[in-house]
Amino acid sequence: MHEMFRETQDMEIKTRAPGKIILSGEHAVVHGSTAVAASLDLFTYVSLSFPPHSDNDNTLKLQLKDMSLEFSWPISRIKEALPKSGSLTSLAPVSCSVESSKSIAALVEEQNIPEAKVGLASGVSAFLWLYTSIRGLKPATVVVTSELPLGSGLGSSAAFCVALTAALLAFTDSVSLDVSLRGWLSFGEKELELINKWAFEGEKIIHGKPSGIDNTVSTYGHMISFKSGKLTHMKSTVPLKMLITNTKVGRNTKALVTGVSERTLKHPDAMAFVFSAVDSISKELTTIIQSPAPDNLSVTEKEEKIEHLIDMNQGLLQCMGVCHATIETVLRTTVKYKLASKLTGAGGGGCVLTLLPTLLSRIIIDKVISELESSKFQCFLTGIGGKGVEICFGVSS
Ligand SMILES: Nc1ncnc2c1ncn2[C@@H]1O[C@H](COP(=O)(O)OP(=O)(O)O)[C@@H](O)[C@H]1O
Ligand SMILES: C[C@@](O)(CCOP(=O)(O)O)CC(=O)O
Ligand SMILES: [Mg+2]
Repeated sequence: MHEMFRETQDMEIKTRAPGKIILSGEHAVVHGSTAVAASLDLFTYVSLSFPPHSDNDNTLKLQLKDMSLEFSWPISRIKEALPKSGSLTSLAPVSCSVESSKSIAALVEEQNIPEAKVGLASGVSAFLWLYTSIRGLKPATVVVTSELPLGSGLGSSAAFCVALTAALLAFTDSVSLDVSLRGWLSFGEKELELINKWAFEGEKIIHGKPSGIDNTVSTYGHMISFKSGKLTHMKSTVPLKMLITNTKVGRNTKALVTGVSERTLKHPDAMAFVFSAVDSISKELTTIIQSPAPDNLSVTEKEEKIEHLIDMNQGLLQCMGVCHATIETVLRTTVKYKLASKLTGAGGGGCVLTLLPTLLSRIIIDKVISELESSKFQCFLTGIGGKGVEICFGVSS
């Protein structure tokens, strides 16, 4: 029988959850189309520890290490703003009500987030909702670090919600793992399902109307297709090496998703065709990516088809109004090398994906990267399709 994890003083746990790329179907997935996504080998880490009882420290602290920011709330203040915290009789995920979101907004406002970092307010709000719903009114210190650029289309919001939820649930009866094991450990199926559902509630606070694809791929990892809240695990038979270019133009997913919804309300018929075309593209992509290795299509032929689908998806994202001048610059640069690219995530700046075919020489890859970097963009060659959320016990004792 496994040794159960119970909170004790001086104990710390750490979780990590990956970011993601969307290979096809962003935005359209919010409107019911199929999308394909893969986890990224870049993570958000959350560590959770409790003050020693001798400390009499009755505060909840959130440290955002990369940004050198620390927020803290006396537990008594949280109790005053959110009196129902900790009263859940089950851990079934609950949406943040309008009333609670107003109280949370007041708690966030009191922290005086610097003007330049005001985008963090929604992340801090999601933190307060998830923390108080799952852990109630208990003091703790939560430290967050991330390898993901925030607000760039690589799913930092979902990775944050997934890693946070996993850490918080680790102290409940819903999670039973062998705490004597060391290193990164995976969760069981039921635990993943609960983490994913709670993380979706956090994403709702950050995105407004998320499809759920980002938290799902961050939770389960690997590669998935996703439609109307339902995931299908995929196994790729194509290497799929991707160059990710960050235009470094900041944007906000919530605003972009709202923009697409407004366009859909104004032009429902035209947009229905756009979303349906995206659905067909994603479905064709899932077939090509998973077609058995030695079949009648060579890897090069599959890559050519994938490139056509990337091109078409990018054109449709243009129709949705989520492009940006910097994205166009990346597209113009990579097309000179006959490479196909598309924006990934919400667009409006953020990141662009470029497929690097298997036979493309390292010399060409370096040339493309150096041309993109000379436009002040930042390029990554990161692995995709790795594991989802994981936990590590006994970080300190
Ligand atoms: N490590 C983090 N710490 C705090 N908030 C975070 C963190 N990562 C993401 N967020 C929240 O998510 C927002 C970015 O989410 P979003 O606009 O969806 O872009 P993306 O998910 O593509 O990075 C940030 O402005 C912040 O509110
Ligand atoms: C635009 C969308 O499809 C993906 C958003 O991803 P990101 O937050 O930009 O990483 C929204 C969603 O599916 O919830
Ligand atoms: Mg996001």
